[in-house]
Amino acid sequence: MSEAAVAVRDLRLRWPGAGADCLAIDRFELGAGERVFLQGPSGSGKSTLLALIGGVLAPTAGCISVAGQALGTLSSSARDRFRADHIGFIFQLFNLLPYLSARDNILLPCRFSAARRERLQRAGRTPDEEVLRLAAHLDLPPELLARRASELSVGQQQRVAAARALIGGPGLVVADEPTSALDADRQAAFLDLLQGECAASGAALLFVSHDPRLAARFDRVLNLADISHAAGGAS
Ligand SMILES: Nc1ncnc2c1ncn2[C@@H]1O[C@H](COP(=O)(O)OP(=O)(O)OP(=O)(O)O)[C@@H](O)[C@H]1O
Repeated sequence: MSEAAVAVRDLRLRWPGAGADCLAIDRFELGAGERVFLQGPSGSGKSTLLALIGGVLAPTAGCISVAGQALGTLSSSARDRFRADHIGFIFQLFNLLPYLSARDNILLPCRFSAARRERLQRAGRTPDEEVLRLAAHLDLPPELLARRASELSVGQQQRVAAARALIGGPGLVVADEPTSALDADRQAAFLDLLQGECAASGAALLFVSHDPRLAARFDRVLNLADISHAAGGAS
């Protein structure tokens, strides 16, 4: 459990054809269960860093480990499985499947990940029971669970996306500006719910936002420019 949730060493990311690195991070660690607020100017590479940590993007150089697993040593299919097992993503536009119900959206990671199903089993809960538990904790009325994602409000979609990220207890939750569509009160309320669930499951949270008002709610605030000597200087 003391293994860092994320460890980055000597990371470089240069986009093909670019004359300079987009990211150059010598060292970055996110502790197990730690909650970090990541900020930085538009275009500085925050989403790129999340994609690298998720193994969706391969670095030009350097090493990224998640829960002690070096992503670069995995084949691409093993990396996909590892991501499904260990990382919950919440995207800015939520990326829900609009034709599926809220319940089926939340259940999706359990369909792809035996590890998530096993963790639930060890906790003595079925995936369906966990959907109900998460919905209650995230303030989603149970009658909404049968509705298609496309028929939910933005705030409800956001909470469905959070439940989908959290189901089956991944050790790392990564959120890319998931509150930008909400007003300030709702942003704070959503963050309280998300952090409560991460604390309950012991998940680390890496949260990207442009809203400095949310920063005080985190263990640590990081500006990408302070850890990347290329951030924002890609040209
Ligand atoms: N697929 C890609 N190919 C080439 N360049 C890219 C690609 N994706 C992103 N970039 C460039 O990488 C840089 C960082 O982009 P990124 O989306 O990570 O920034 P960001 O900090 O998340 O920005 P924002 O706050 O606006 O979301 C930008 O200059 C962007 O144009």
